Amino acid sequence: MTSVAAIVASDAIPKKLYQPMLAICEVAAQLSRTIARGELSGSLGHEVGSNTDGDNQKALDVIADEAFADGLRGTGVRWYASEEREEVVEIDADGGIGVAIDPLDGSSNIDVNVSIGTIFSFVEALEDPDNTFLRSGTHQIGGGYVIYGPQTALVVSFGDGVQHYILDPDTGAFVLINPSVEIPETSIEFAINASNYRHWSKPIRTYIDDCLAGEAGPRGKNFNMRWVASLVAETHRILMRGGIFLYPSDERQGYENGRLRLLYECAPIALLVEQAGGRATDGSARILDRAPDSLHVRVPFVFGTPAKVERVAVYHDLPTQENSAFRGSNGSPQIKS
Ligand SMILES: O=P(O)(O)OC[C@H]1O[C@](O)(COP(=O)(O)O)[C@@H](O)[C@@H]1O
Ligand SMILES: [Mg+2]
Ligand SMILES: [Mg+2]
Repeated sequence: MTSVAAIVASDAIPKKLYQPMLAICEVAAQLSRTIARGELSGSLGHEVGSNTDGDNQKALDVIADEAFADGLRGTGVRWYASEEREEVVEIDADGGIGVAIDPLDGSSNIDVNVSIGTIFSFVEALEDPDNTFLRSGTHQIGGGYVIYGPQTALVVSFGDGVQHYILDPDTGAFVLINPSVEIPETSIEFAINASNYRHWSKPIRTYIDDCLAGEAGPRGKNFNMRWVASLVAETHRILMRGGIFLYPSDERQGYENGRLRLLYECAPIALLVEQAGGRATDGSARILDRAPDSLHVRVPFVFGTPAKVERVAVYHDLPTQENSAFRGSNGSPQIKS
């Protein structure tokens, strides 16, 4: 059985979240083994249906969802809101915690042996299941992710900094390696799915154009681009070495609010990013101030190093016709990023 001694030792975990955190660690450690075995564990990446949002469901999406719902039983959790379930389900009637979860993030990467993850968020349970979750992200009392990559790691915040643990595969323990993660301020990396360029709004195109222009452009320096197609992996890289992530809204049908889900993807990631000294917005406004009006609602998402995220907001504030003037030879905004 998985030991979670390092989590046990951590006094960063509030008492009422201790049992749910142990459960998440135990399920994650088991999933990590399943994922590491790949095809030896069966066909984890084959499609088994679609969830209520119309996304294809892979076998591992369903395995992970059921494992977390089962594992959280008897840990003080009342409500469970999952990407893979249309409605909130009750775990224990006498529980006091709500858990929102993306059980398996980045599922397009299952088949190709690239990092995937689990994203989770904790709130106080209210009597009404939906009202428990349809509140702004500022109501979170904890949140984080597990990344299943070359290492399996847990990155979590309970509102007082960000802690980074690595799963020791020899002992099954999540070992604390950094009690206070801070996003580095300098980075030349941006992450966006550039295949959608033609669908973006003018501010997003201009921001990326200016990055791509490199030394000769208004930013006066060269940038590097990354896109893993796994939010957890992009977040982990940005927390470790800085940079910016953008999944904006675009003109494709169904992408009017971007792709990522506010409740169980953007809100917990925004909590981590802010607690690590970064910023997280919908392009302009703070993500943590937004309340979902339904469980699976999507939102444009921009996060990372503060100066970079602030620069994106400045591009949004400019009248459309001024975007290009903004890019004149000396027209770059006076923001260090
Ligand atoms: O394939 P796209 O459009 O680049 O989208 C990639 C995004 O979709 C996601 O995979 C969505 O997560 P799920 O796998 O949980 O549906 C994010 O992790 C990632 O940032
Ligand atoms: Mg996801
Ligand atoms: Mg998912």
